[in-house]
Amino acid sequence: MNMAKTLYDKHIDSHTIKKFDDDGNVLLYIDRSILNEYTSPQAFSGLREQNRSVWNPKSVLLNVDHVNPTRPARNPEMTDSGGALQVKYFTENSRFFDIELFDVMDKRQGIEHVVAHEQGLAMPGMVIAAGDSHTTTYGALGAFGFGIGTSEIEHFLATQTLVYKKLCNMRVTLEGQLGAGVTSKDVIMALIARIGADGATGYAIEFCGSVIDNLSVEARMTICNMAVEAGARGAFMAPDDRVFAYLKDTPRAPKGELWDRAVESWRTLKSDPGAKFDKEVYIDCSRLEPFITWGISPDQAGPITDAIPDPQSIEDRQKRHDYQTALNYMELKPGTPFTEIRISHAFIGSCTNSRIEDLREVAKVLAGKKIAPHVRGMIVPGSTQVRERAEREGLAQIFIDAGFEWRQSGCSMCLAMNEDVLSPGDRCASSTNRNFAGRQGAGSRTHLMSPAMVAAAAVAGHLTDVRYFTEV
Ligand SMILES: CC(C)[C@H](C(=O)O)[C@@H](O)C(=O)O
Ligand code: SF4
Repeated sequence: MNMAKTLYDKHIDSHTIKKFDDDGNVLLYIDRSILNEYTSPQAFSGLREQNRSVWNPKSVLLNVDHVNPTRPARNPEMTDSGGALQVKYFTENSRFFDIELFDVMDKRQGIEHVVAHEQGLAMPGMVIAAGDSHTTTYGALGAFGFGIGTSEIEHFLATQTLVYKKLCNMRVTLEGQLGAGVTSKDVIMALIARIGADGATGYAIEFCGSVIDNLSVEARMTICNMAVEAGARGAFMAPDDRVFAYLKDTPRAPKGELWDRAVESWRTLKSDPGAKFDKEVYIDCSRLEPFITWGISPDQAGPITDAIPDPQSIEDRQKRHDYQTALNYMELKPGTPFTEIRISHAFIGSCTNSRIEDLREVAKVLAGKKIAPHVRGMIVPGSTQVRERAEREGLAQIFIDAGFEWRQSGCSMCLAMNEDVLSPGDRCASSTNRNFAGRQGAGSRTHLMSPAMVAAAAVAGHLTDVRYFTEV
C-alpha cells in the first residue's frame, strides 16, 4: 500500500478528529477562522437563537471588508443602509461573543486575505476555514484555507470542527522562466483557461515547479487566491525559506525558541516522494504572454496578442452557446484584436492583486505617465498597512500624478457591494478575480488582467500589452 502522502493529505490527517465509517467524511479540527460582515450574520443569529456560545473566540477574527466605503477621507459612514446594518450587527456580535474585530477605522483593517498574512494569522500547517471562497490564498504560506457557507460557519463557531468530505489531489507543475511583463496572475489565468472554470472542481491543487520556487510569496498568493476560479477548494504550495522570512516578523508569529521549533516542523510540510495525485497538469511557462479575459467566466481568456474568438468555430455546442452569450453581454465582435478593446475604467485592487509588490509594479508602469482622459482609474490598496507603506515609498504620489484615485482599503469594485459601482455599459480593466456578468455593477463589463496590465490599459485608453510599456 502506498503510504506516501500529499501535502493536502498531511493537513487533513493531522486535523482529523474522527472518521465516519458510513460516508467517508471526517470530523475536521479547524485552527482559525476569519469572518466578514457579509457572510457571518446568519451564523451568529443561529448561535443566539440556540443560546450557544463560541467554542474558542480567540481563534476567530472579525474583519470588515466587503461593504465599507473606500473614500479617500476615511469615515465609517455608509451610504448603503444594508451595509451599515451588517457592520452594526457585526460589531454587536464581536462584543456579545467576545471576538476580536478589525472595524473600518482600525489601522489593521483591510481585505481579509491581505490582513491575515500581514498579521501572522495564517501559518504553515494550519487549517483555516473562513466565510469566503478566496480563503485558498493561504495555500501560498503552506496553510490549508477554504471557504465555508453560513451553516458551516455556525457549526465551526460552536464546535471548532466541521464535517468534511475529502477532495481529490491534483498537481500542477509550472516550469520555465517567466518572460518580462508576465506575472503570476498570467500563470493562473493561463491555467484556468487551459483546464476550465470547473477544471479543478472536487480537487485540492498543489502547485510546484521552478516557477513557484522563483516567485515571491505575494506573487504565489495570487495563484492560490485564484485557484478557486478553477473550482479548487484548496490550494497548496510547500512552504520554503521565503515563506518563513515573510512571516517571521508578523505581529502574531511565534517568537524566539517557539519560532525555531515551528520552522523545523514546517520544513516537513511537503508531499512525500511517490505521493499519488489523481490528476496531473504540466505547463511550460517560458512562452506565456500576459493574459486578459474577454468573456464572463474566468476561463474565457487568452494572451493579449490574440483576438476575440469566433463562436461559430467552436464544435462543442454548449461552449459555442456560452461564447455567444459572453460576446453578446460584453458587446464584442469575433476577430477584434484584444488591444482594440477600449475601456472606460481601470480598477486596481482585490485580494488577488492589491499588495505592496503589486502596487510597486503598477508604479513602474505609471511613473511619469498620465491615464487617458476618458478613463476613470481607481487604486484600492488591500489594507491600511499596504496603503501607508505605498505612501511612505512614494508610490501613492505616482498614482495620483498619473490621474488615478488613491483610495482606502476594502473589496470595493471587486464586487461592488459598497458605493464603488460601475454603470451599465462601463468597461473596466480590472486586477480582480471574477468577471461574471454584473460583478462590478449591473450591465458593466470586466476584463481581468494583472495590475501592471491594468495600469498600461489606463494609460493607453484600451487594452494593451504591458511589455511595450516596460521595454520603451
Ligand atoms: C461575499 C463572499 C461570499 C464572496 C466569496 O466567498 O468569495 C466574495 O468575497 C466574492 O469574491 O465573491
Ligand atoms: S476582494 Fe473581491 S474576491 Fe477578494 S474577498 Fe473581497 S470581494 Fe471577494
